[in-house]
Amino acid sequence: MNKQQSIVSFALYKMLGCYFITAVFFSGIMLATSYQDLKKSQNQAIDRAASFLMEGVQSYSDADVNKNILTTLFTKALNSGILGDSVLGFEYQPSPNSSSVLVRHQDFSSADYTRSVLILADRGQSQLVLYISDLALRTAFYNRLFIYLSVLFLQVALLWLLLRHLVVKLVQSSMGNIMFELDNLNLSNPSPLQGDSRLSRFIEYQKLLDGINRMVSSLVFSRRELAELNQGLESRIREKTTSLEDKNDALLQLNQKLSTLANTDSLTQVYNRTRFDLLFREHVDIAHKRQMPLTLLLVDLDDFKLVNDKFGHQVGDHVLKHAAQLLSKILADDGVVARWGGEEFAVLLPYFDSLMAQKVAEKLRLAMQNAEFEEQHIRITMSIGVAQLLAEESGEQLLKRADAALYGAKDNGRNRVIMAVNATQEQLPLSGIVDKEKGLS
Ligand SMILES: Nc1nc2c(ncn2[C@@H]2O[C@H](COP(=O)(O)OP(=O)(O)OP(=O)(O)O)[C@@H](O)[C@H]2O)c(=O)[nH]1
Repeated sequence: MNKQQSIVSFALYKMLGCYFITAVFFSGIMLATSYQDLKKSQNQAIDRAASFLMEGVQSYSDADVNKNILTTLFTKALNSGILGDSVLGFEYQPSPNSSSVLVRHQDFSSADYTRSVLILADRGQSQLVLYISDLALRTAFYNRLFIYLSVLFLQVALLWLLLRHLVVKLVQSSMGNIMFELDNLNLSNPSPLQGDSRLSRFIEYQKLLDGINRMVSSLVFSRRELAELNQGLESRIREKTTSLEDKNDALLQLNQKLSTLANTDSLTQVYNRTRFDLLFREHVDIAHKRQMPLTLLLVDLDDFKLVNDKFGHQVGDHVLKHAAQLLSKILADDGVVARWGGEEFAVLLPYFDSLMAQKVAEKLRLAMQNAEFEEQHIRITMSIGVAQLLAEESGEQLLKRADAALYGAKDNGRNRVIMAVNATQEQLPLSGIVDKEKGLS
């Protein structure tokens, strides 16, 4: 990932870099010009010194020129400052054959001077040699170079400080206003960003502001569109949900109805045979697993044919229905009543042993005996066979024994309760700890 950098510092460094390069370039030109000027003034000084010395020498005849005269002349030139800083000394040769006379400003060796300037005098073949040192020239040039560079670095430093201050202030004030307005922008009801009025004359600033305002407007427009879309979607989802809930309720009710229809006998409104078979199997399994008592009652209305024959089949239906409801009412939650078929009912009593079941059967029988049905005050009795589930006995065997008991009740004159006998003497009825409260009073 790229390192984060301040755009202000970046721009400043670029600006100062450009300034530095430009300044170095121009300083170089100025320094070169300055060197030329120094060189020129040195040459002029050399010319002046040469003229002065030449004139001084020419005021003497060649024969008179000697070391003393030349030394005096040189000292005079030195004192008058005409030699400048560059002339170390001179050598004069009156004629080609005569020996030259060397006069020094001070002792110097050949290494001390950088060049010698030969000047042929007007008079005969005499010549003047000036020994020149460029040290003063170079020193003057280096001094200038030092001053130039110092000024340049000082300029760059001051410029950096000044620009940094100004640019940071400018950026802060321009961005600060926009940032503040953006922070406090109310997207529900936005007003255009104003920015800093003092900066509005700058094209870039104004363009940036216009751009942000356009973006804000577009954002607000999109938000509104999205909100409308959302609202539409929400109401559609609500409608769909309500419709689905209604459908679900209707389905549940239908399901309930279907379940009731599938499990209930339509005439008597007690469980039908299909449902009873299922419950019977489940209760037999549970009783075996938990070693708990379970007793089955098979109930048959006595001489029901006579009811039909005497009062008609429709009245017979009503009697059947009320008889079934009477059984359900008395048993309440203690047992399960189902229509076994025709005018016969099955009653399952979980947790009831044969004695307790016998009492229940008696209660049912008495209740039926004392009941009156329909406006004709029809009275009817019923016979009941009672059998308690034995250990290792199947449901089918239990049914058979209960059925046999019922036949016994019929054979013995009807309107009675007969207890089933065990299939073998070894078989014992299932009996566990029975909640005596379960028994009906
Ligand atoms: N009304 C009406 N009668 C029914 C219905 N189912 C069975 N029956 C009648 O019940 C009677 C059963 O007759 P039977 O099997 O002879 O038995 P019963 O007359 O009750 O005599 P026992 O059982 O021997 O006491 C018949 O007349 C059937 O028509 C029903 O759903 N409605």
